[in-house]
Amino acid sequence: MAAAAAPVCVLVLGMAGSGKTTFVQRLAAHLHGQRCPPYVINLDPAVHSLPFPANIDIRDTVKYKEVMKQYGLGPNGGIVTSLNLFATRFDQVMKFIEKRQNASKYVIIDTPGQIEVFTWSASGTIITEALASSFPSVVVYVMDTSRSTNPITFMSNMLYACSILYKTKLPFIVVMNKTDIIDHSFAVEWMQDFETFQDALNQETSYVSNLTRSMSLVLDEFYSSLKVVGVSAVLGTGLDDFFVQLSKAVDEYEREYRPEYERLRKTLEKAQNKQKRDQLEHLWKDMGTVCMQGNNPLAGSDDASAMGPSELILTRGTLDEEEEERESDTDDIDHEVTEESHEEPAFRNFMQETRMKYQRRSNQNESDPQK
Ligand SMILES: Nc1nc2c(ncn2[C@@H]2O[C@H](COP(=O)(O)OP(=O)(O)OP(=O)(O)O)[C@@H](O)[C@H]2O)c(=O)[nH]1
Repeated sequence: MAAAAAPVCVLVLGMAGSGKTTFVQRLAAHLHGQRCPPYVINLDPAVHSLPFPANIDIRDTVKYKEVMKQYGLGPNGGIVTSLNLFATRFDQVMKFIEKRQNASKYVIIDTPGQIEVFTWSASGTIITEALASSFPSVVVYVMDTSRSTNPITFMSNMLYACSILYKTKLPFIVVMNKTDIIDHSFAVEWMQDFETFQDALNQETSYVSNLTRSMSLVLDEFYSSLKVVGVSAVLGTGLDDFFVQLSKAVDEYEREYRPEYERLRKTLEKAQNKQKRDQLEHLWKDMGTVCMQGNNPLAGSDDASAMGPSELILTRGTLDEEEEERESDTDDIDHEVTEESHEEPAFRNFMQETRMKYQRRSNQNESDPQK
């Protein structure tokens, strides 16, 4: 059977009120309509009600209001701490996603309204890196187009997008949402044509416009490789274009990001193995004198001649995941059969030993009838 392709993780970020949740809802509905149900995860502990069914909801694990009370925190501190607590269990979320990879082609993740809670927190980094090191992952930055018609506001929004790109180091799509209110073509023009943006800026007289002018030069390179899509999450327009951009972003992940993550994973594995080997070497040195004196408990066995104790322990300690799963996965084992199969030889041995004991005793009695 061919291995299932890993699901694509879509991390939806954006300023509060930009329409992230509505976009996730629309995306999920679209995929359900295509008979390709996504796996949806809500990471916003403070959301009042979700307009879509979530497969994993942070609110089921962490009670945000309780966290606030218990730790004496305000709303933002409560969200950060809830997300931190959830991040400590994220390995379990990863296992759920892995189990669902045959059933879902996409994993969609909605993040807290306060964008900095995710993008500038340790838990956000842990979650993003955990996902990106195992699955093709793409960051989707949702922005409110209708509130970006001012060139300075637009520039601030783009600077934020740029900072997230550099922070997450993942393929990036800007979703210009709410195009039912205003078409996003003005923003695309500003990004493609420096002069047009300068003209718009000339209308501004504040000192900030000078800074913005310089900044726009810096952002030119960021714009040149940026994937931008105009969407109305409320109407559901622009989604086909979004999926075209998503597929390009996944290609980009495979081409540029996966090799980097593989390299990082290998470096980490190598460092961990070295640390393990060093510890075992240390242990081996401690045990060395005992074994030199001929007290090696493994002496004489075939296995012992093939490898020393450190290798034996190493082999045990570096079981690959599949083997480990096989060893630890006891759900499928028929316990009755297993216990019987253990009991049967044990009982046979016991009978044999008893018989031999009687035999020895009767032999002794025969040879020495006085006893
Ligand atoms: N006109 C219009 N309104 C939208 C669109 N998308 C979202 N909205 C509205 O924008 C408001 C905010 O939408 P949400 O989806 O809650 O935004 P959010 O980014 O998840 O907000 P937080 O929960 O604060 O993070 C709601 O009133 C939505 O109905 C859109 O495409 N067009």
